[in-house]
Amino acid sequence: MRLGYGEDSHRLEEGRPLYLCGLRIPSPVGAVAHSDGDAALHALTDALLAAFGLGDIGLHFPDHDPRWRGVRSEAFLREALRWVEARGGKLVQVSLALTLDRPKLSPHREALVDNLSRLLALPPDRIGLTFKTSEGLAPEHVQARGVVLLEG
Ligand SMILES: Nc1ccn([C@@H]2O[C@H](COP(=O)(O)O)[C@@H](O)[C@H]2O)c(=O)n1
Ligand SMILES: C[C@@]1(CO)OP(=O)(O)OP(=O)(O)OC[C@H]1O
Repeated sequence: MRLGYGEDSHRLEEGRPLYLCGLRIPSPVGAVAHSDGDAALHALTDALLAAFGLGDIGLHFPDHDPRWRGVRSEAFLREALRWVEARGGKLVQVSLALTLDRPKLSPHREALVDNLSRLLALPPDRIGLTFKTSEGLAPEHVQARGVVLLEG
């Protein structure tokens, strides 16, 4: 068995798109980032890499490389999955916590879980998704923290 932990955060700004778990969420604020700023997928990518001692997302996809500018973060996740699978890893469970004050994510829970299920090839009951506010401590901020469990 292998365990990986990952986290990511991005500053939120008015008028930018908000991507989480691979979906665009209707929101007045979105992430400031080099890619699409999907903190959830960045945290999962880092967790997968960590499980096999493969460094982190910035090592493989540096934020000064124009190839990754504006890229949808599914691309990073798919690569990390490919690398761990090539080393005999099989993802069996994911737990992910997203902290942001706005917008409310609970109306999007089913769509977010379904999309993670598709991206990770995991049944929905193996995907834990938790939403938290910062209680006003970090209102212009999105944070994702996640753990992955793999066989192999
Ligand atoms: N962006 C968010 C943040 C939270 N929720 C839901 O609200 C509940 C209360 O959040 P607290 O941080 O005050 O514990 C939480 O359990 C989430 O279900 C949300 O939908 N969207
Ligand atoms: C994903 C990358 C690459 O586009 O940039 P950002 O979108 O800014 O995101 P970050 O979480 O800082 O991760 C590392 C990067 O190298």
